[in-house]
Amino acid sequence: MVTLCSEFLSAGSWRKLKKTVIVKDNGRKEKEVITEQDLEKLPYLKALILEALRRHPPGHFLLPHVVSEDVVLNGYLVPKKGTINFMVAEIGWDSQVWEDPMDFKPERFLNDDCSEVRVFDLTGTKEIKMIPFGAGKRICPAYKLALLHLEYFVANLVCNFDWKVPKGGDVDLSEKQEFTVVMKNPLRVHISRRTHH
Ligand code: HEM
Repeated sequence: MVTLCSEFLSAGSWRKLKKTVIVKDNGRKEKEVITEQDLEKLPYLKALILEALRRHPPGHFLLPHVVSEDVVLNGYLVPKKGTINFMVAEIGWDSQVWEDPMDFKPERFLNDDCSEVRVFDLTGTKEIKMIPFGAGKRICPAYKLALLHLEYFVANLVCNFDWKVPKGGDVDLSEKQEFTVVMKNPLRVHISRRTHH
């Protein structure tokens, strides 16, 4: 399964995608770009972004919310005007909801032959399994824009560059809290331009 899925990200499939070519006035090919239509053909990419938002949400908390009236939740009284912080990361790591929650497995968002992303309610309208963008009326208003940009960003970085971990190096996904959550040990890799023919 993993091999099959990783095929979707292999250099070959990226090359096939690079169809849109920007041609300069003098007729010379300037650069090739990945279009929004191309992203539709990359279910593994979408699954990878969702898994990254589940396992490493940029915000471990939503903006603080305030209770408008007294409410009893699981036997606990939350008084009117009480501040509530939603633990975004913990929600996405719940072992009652996710199998092997601490493992990074984009396949969990794909159907069995990895050809499509399973229908997933990221907005928490029907059920809440992860809330990287919040839920309800204060949900991040830019969540669709953010998802699209994450896909573009990763697609272009992988499509245009070859990424290699240097000998003796390692990719450490430990986190640290800054304005958002960032890598504790920044990524150290050799990148080189992919050659497309
Ligand atoms: C990966 C990228 C992003 C993530 C994970 C994210 C996540 C969030 C979260 C968790 C909230 C709080 C929701 C709540 O308290 O219920 C929020 C609110 C908000 N976000 Fe985002 N966001 C992202 C990108 C963006 C971008 C690109 C913009 C603007 C272009 C944006 C604009 C806003 C605004 C204006 C709010 C406040 C909404 C309100 O309070 O009604 N976000 N975002």
